[in-house]
Amino acid sequence: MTTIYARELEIAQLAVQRAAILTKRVFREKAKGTVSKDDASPVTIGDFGAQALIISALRHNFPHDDIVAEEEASALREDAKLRGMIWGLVRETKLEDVAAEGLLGRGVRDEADLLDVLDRGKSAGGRVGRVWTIDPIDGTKGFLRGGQYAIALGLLEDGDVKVGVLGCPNLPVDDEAPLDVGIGENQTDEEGRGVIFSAVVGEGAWSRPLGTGALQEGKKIRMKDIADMANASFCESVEAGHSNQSEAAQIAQKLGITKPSVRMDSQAKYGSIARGAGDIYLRLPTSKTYQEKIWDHAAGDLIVREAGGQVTDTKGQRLDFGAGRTLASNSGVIAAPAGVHSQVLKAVQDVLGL
Ligand SMILES: Nc1ncnc2c1ncn2[C@@H]1O[C@H](COP(=O)(O)O)[C@@H](OP(=O)(O)O)[C@H]1O
Ligand SMILES: [Mg+2]
Ligand SMILES: [Mg+2]
Ligand SMILES: [Mg+2]
Repeated sequence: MTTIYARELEIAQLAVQRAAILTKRVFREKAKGTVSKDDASPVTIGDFGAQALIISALRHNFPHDDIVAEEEASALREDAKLRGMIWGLVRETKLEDVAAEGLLGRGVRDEADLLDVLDRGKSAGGRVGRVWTIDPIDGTKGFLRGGQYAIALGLLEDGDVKVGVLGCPNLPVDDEAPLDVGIGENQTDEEGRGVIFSAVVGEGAWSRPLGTGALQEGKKIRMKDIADMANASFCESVEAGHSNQSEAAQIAQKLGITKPSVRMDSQAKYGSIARGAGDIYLRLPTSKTYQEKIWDHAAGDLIVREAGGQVTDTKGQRLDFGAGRTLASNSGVIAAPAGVHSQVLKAVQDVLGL
């Protein structure tokens, strides 16, 4: 059992579980209320609703902690209809277990509070103190197309990830299931799907079914050792704009990997390799200027490392979560079992000319 971060781990998992009730409802009801952000990426009522629910749980339990969250309220201040839809969903979403719901506090009070709660995620992050990172829906494009998505929550202390939680509603519960890329846009059959991955620094990583009430029992997960690269499987983004897929194919060939890549949205990739469903996750920069966001990696980084993996950027440096809201000092991500990471890194650097 966990020791010093037990309460953080419990609250984080319950908050993620409650947020997933909301995102699954939004997916089922097909009224996703998509709006575009400045960078042309989509955000849905699911993203806003999940973020509000998670922040309200953190505000209640850890009122002094900072929060770095992906979304903010400005689009809702100008759009009363969208705001009303989100408020309705947030108000109605509760865990089925009264005691578990009680642990998350009284929730969001009204529409004005909804905006305040969403904007509590604007911390600059950094190297000092406790900072939660929230990606309410990681892989929004995957969410929209019925691919994989993750609700991601991490706790940083002085710039290091101490607790990581990933709720993956569309992944198989079964840790032995093969890599799975989702359910499809018109599917509603969620039978056998929904998993929460979690990790605490120094204590390991777990998976458990993503439920709708109290937390279910967890199991320790470990990465698979790669005996033969020919049989290794690697995952990458579905979106070619998020990771360079042609360079990844060259790297795979150099390593002697024979299987084609598995393209999967979101941090479900980190969870999938952490439980041994896949082996390697490559994220290769597509531009010199894009900086990876800390909420896209904090939970996944810890879960993979606690399951026996190593996570670095393409330069071989650990991901630096203390640099602010972005991984400003890193470039790309290479996640692999510790025993082969240096071999994978070398192949990456050969192909990228580093
Ligand atoms: N040019 C880019 N390079 C790398 N990542 C990018 C990117 N543009 C957007 N992203 C990030 O890629 C995330 C999805 O990752 P993946 O491709 O692994 O599914 C997005 O998270 P959101 O969906 O939360 O916005 C977004 O933050
Ligand atoms: Mg986004
Ligand atoms: Mg994201
Ligand atoms: Mg997101």
